[in-house]
Amino acid sequence: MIRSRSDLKRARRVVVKIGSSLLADAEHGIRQDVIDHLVDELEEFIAAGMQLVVVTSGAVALGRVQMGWLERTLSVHEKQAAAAIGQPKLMDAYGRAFARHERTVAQMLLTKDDLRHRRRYLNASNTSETLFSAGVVPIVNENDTVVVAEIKFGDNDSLGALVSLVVDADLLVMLTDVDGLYDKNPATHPDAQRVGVVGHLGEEHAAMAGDVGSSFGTGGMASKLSAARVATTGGVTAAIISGKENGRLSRLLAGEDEGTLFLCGVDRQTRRKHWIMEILSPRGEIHVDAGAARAIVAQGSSLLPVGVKDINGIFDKGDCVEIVDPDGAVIARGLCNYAVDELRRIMGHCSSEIESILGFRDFSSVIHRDNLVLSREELERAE
Ligand SMILES: Nc1ncnc2c1ncn2[C@@H]1O[C@H](COP(=O)(O)OP(=O)(O)O)[C@@H](O)[C@H]1O
Ligand SMILES: N[C@@H](CCC(=O)OP(=O)(O)O)C(=O)O
Repeated sequence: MIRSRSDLKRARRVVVKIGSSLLADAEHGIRQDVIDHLVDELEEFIAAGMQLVVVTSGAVALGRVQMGWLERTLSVHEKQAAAAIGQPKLMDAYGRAFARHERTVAQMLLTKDDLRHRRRYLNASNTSETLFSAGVVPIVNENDTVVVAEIKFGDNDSLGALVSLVVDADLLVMLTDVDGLYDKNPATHPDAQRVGVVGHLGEEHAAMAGDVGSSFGTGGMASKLSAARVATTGGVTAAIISGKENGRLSRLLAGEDEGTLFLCGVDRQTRRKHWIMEILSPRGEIHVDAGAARAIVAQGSSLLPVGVKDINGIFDKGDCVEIVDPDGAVIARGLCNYAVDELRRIMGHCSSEIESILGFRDFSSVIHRDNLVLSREELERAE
């Protein structure tokens, strides 16, 4: 785990998010020169054994430039069309830049909804693992053409943060057109001071963030801070550095005073629980009796089939479900070891009967305690 700048030398798996403001301009469209230089720097780390994921913006911007849709605000459908036009140009640019190093790239287009489903999340995770072992660089963007407002990532900063959790990264680096978080927006305040390291990301930092600085950026500093919060509470250290000059990433990874570093303070187990609580959408409810509710809340026990009274929803093995006590309160969430039909057959029975009822017994518990997280209310009550 990265707890200080000097630990950055040990980062082995890194997600690098590259903002539109760096990659596209209204005059040239794609900035192949910028991508080439960035890729040259990234390739040095990959060749030294680092596993890298690139999360890239720029599809909408490139589509707008291509179509001459520059002056006006685009409708959602026009933005989706612009992304469909720009995305192949973006991939082509990365493909060409990495090909100079004989490196293959792969495109991964994701939506937040994909990552809320355990199965799709595992597929994304397995795909990236396979790409890593083949020495291929995953190039990720939001699947803009299929998402609508409710399921759309606010911006690619949060996509970068979620991807860093999916691939179990050590570090998320957001490359932008400013060299870190400043105490005020440097675009409008020339006296603004850079913040070097943030130990605990709080309200005081959110208050520093102003609007977007470039015509193609979308989230400004606020979206980078909220991405840093998602990453750090999920156990991934985050950094904001400038991508405008070469060598900044190397300085950051060498532990030098570069950009702004947001330190994380949680271990892997906490990280898994954060994922269950904050990211996954529950697919159903398991109603439990008073004894099971007490064992879960007071003793941190696993949920056994004998304590299950009722079930709602349609869920599969491995899906996230809510646990509801006899008063109707959601006391916890967890990953269920059995599909809804199987659970219906074993509920109310002892674990020793599972095999005779189902013909197999994968687990003695319905939800193992390692995959079970108490709700915020229960955690607060326990404090
Ligand atoms: N407190 C701040 N510190 C640094 N930059 C800030 C701050 N507040 C607002 N900004 C603006 O945020 C911009 C970066 O966000 P954005 O344009 O969305 O970049 P990207 O396209 O790389 O995601 C900077 O150019 C800067 O003008
Ligand atoms: N998926 C969009 C990302 C838009 C976005 O978040 O842009 P940015 O604020 O520059 O990271 C695109 O490729 O244009």
